[in-house]
Amino acid sequence: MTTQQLTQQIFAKKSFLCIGLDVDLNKIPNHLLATEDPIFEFNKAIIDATHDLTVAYKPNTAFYEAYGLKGWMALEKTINYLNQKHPEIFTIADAKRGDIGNTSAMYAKAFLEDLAFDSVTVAPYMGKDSVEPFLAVKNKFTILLALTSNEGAFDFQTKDSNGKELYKQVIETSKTWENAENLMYVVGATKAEYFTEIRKIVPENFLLVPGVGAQGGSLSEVCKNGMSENVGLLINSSRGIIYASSDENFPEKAREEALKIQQEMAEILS
Ligand SMILES: O=c1ccn([C@@H]2O[C@H](COP(=O)(O)O)[C@@H](O)[C@H]2O)c(=O)[nH]1
Repeated sequence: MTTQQLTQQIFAKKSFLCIGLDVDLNKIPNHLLATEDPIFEFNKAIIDATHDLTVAYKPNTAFYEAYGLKGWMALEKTINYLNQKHPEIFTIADAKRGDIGNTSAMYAKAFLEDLAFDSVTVAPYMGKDSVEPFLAVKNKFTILLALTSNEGAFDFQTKDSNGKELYKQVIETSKTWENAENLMYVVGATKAEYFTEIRKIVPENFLLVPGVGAQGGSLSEVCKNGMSENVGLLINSSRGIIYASSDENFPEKAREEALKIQQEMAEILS
């Protein structure tokens, strides 16, 4: 998928919502636990109920890895379902990988080629040779952690390093890497006041923005400071949507929550 296709989808759906598929077996409705593949059945129901309101889905791989082989198979079934039924929807493997070059190349193969996600999240701190193997995969995107939504972001990311905050250095340096046009960045919605500065460095790149909903970030504040000419934002909500109900009506309730955010986005885009 290209960023132009993503932008077209955003304007067609009047949405720049990304729904996080973070499946916790302790939180999903009980009746699903009796099915052969509860994780996939849950995801399928959420996808069927929300696909017209969202432009992206983001399974966080931790929630699949935690269930061993069954979890990994459910992840594979979920991405295959999305790619077959909704190929226009942007998919993100939120895996936060990154290692020495030959290992990163294996991660890139696993998530971008074998599982065929459109993108994968990558930690930047091992530097250029740890990220370029992801960037080398054609027509795919590497979403680099820039300024994360958690409190611990202030431990290192905002610290001054040679006269500049570390997250700014990360973004600036990453622009010099090979195939940097395939970069997007994670910036937390809980850090809305930082978006203006970030846009000075990357005026056009897409930013994946987790932290609205359960973490309390503000959609309108992020949009005010972070929206680019082509929107350039993918706003993620996971728990706030997928766990809106723990009853059999969970798909309808998830849709209601997604619709609330989509309507706010439509208003902002108008
Ligand atoms: O800075 C970051 C980077 C990633 N995440 C992930 O996004 C979702 C957020 O879930 P909510 O339930 O909407 O809070 C989750 O998968 C995180 O691991 C993040 O929150 N912040």
